[in-house]
Amino acid sequence: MALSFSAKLMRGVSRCAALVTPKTAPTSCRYFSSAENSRVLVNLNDKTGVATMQLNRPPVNSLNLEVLTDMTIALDKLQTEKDCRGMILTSSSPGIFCAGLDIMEMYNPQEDRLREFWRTLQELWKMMYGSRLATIAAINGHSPAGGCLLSLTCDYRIMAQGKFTIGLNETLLGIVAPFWFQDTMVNTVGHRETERALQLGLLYSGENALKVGLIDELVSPEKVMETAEGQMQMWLKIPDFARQLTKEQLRGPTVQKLAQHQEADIDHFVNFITKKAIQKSLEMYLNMLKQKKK
Ligand SMILES: CCCCCCCCCCCCC/C=C/C(=O)SCCNC(=O)CCNC(=O)[C@H](O)C(C)(C)COP(=O)(O)OP(=O)(O)OC[C@H]1O[C@@H](n2cnc3c(N)ncnc32)[C@H](O)[C@@H]1OP(=O)(O)O
Repeated sequence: MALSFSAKLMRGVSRCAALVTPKTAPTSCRYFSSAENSRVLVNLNDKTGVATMQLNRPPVNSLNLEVLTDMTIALDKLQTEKDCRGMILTSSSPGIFCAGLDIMEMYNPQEDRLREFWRTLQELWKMMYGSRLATIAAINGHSPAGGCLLSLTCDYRIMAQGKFTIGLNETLLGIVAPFWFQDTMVNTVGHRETERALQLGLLYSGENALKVGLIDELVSPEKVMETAEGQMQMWLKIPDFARQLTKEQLRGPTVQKLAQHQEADIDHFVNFITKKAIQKSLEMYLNMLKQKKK
């Protein structure tokens, strides 16, 4: 019998919830670690109540079904740790925060896996956007499409200076950012900027992202984590209850909107992605990525 998403999640939690403290770890730091969980590295500092989640899927941290599942399991586990109050999301590969969704999940897909992939992304987005934790994205490199979306689910974004770009560039691939990607962007930069950004598939430089409010701070690459930790202290000065209820009031309706249309959204996604013309666009984009290297 097929397991429901939450049943799979619970099964996953019990499988990878072991807290392992390596010999080198500071005593206040617990590492959530297992072989299955290594695509995301998670630790929780018991003294500060702040967890760090690092995307760890070289070379570009593209989000396939397994990474999305691991992130969902890890976040669920952190949220059930009563002393965990905040989370910093970053990447273990400086220079690349996240290349977005793994295009190979959408190119020549098997329908069952494609559905599961999209449902897992929806679940992760709902959990992140509505998380009881204070969340900060430490964007230490490129952050296109799904990478930008992930950072937008956080409460605050700090990006590294340099040649890196961020944005919802789906139209450049010949695909369309779904309504909940759009809603997240509108809630951050406003309707007019979202119209421009999403239709043109804009990838913003750090400076331009800061101008339009897509990120909150732009700092040198070596200062990204330190700035995130400092900013987190400010967020954690606010009583959790008041901060969480305020976030719920502001973001709850957006999360509810997807929850109410989740099945239809999966159907739209599958119908759209499996169209011949869309498959052709993805193929051309993949070829373009490969050509770029030559
Ligand atoms: C009625 C209306 C209905 C509407 C219904 C709507 C339905 C919904 C439609 C679908 C919505 C889908 C939403 C999609 C979201 C996404 O996230 S799509 C992914 C977008 N991502 C990108 O465009 C980024 C592409 N990558 C890059 O630009 C660069 O790789 C980089 C991140 C800037 C890093 O550059 P560099 O360090 O130079 O590395 P590369 O050499 O380019 O890449 C290394 C290898 O990795 C491969 N790769 C890169 N990105 C991806 C990816 N996202 N997925 C899979 N693979 C990727 C790249 O090809 C290289 O591979 P090799 O050549 O084999 O080494």
